[in-house]
Amino acid sequence: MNNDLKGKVNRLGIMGGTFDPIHYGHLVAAEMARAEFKLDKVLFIPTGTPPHKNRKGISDAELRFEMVKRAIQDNPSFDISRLEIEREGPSYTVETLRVLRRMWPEHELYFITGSDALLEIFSWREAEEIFRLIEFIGAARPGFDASDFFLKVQQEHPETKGKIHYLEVPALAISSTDIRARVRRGEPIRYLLPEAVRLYLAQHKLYTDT
Ligand SMILES: Nc1ncnc2c1ncn2[C@@H]1O[C@H](COP(=O)(O)OP(=O)(O)OP(=O)(O)O)[C@@H](O)[C@H]1O
Ligand SMILES: O=C(O)c1ccc[n+]([C@@H]2O[C@H](COP(=O)([O-])O)[C@@H](O)[C@H]2O)c1
Repeated sequence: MNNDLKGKVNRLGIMGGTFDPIHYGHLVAAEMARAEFKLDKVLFIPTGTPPHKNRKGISDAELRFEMVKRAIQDNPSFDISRLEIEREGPSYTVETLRVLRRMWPEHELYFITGSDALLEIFSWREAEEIFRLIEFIGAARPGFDASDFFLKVQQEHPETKGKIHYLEVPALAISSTDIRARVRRGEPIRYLLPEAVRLYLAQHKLYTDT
């Protein structure tokens, strides 16, 4: 990651995720957010230890990082950060955002999530503080209807006023869970994720027994 984005970048998207593995659902959400919100860059931040995922056997952070690196390599507007994988303990977003805010106090920051993650946002550590640090772009994800959430959120959580933006994206019912299950069952995953990622996870024999 280039820490010195000053001058070149004013509007920055943050795409946090476990990315085990990264797939086209993530990439389409990031690219549509970039275009719709005129972001100069989208920074992918793979989690070190995901705060809310209890699943055993999450792949090694370095392997997940390498998959993201390969997935974004041909997009000059996408970048990747080691911030969370180098930090000890659960990767709380509020801590990451404090670091990013210190680095870029004047930038307009947007955290990009799918609607499933957005629906859980008030269970995140220091959610109120998060809304002081960043705005959210919530990308529609099949199976997670957030229309009620968008209707009520500003009344129930006034600190979010004007800070959660809805983003319609081409619906892709792709999940990392489904990709892992397909690999385990020996079913195809081609076209669900970039070919470079598919080759990398096959080479490292990921998900064959998880
Ligand atoms: N198909 C999708 N469409 C829109 N957003 C998505 C999609 N898949 C994931 N996201 C969003 O990307 C972010 C990172 O997701 P994550 O890495 O947990 O992927 P996942 O497919 O949900 O993984 P898993 O199935 O292991 O829970 C989250 O904000 C999530 O909501
Ligand atoms: O900070 C928290 O409490 C928190 C709780 C759940 C999820 N998050 C963040 O939300 C992003 C998507 O999470 P996930 O579990 O869907 O990969 C990722 O950047 C996580 O670190 C953050």
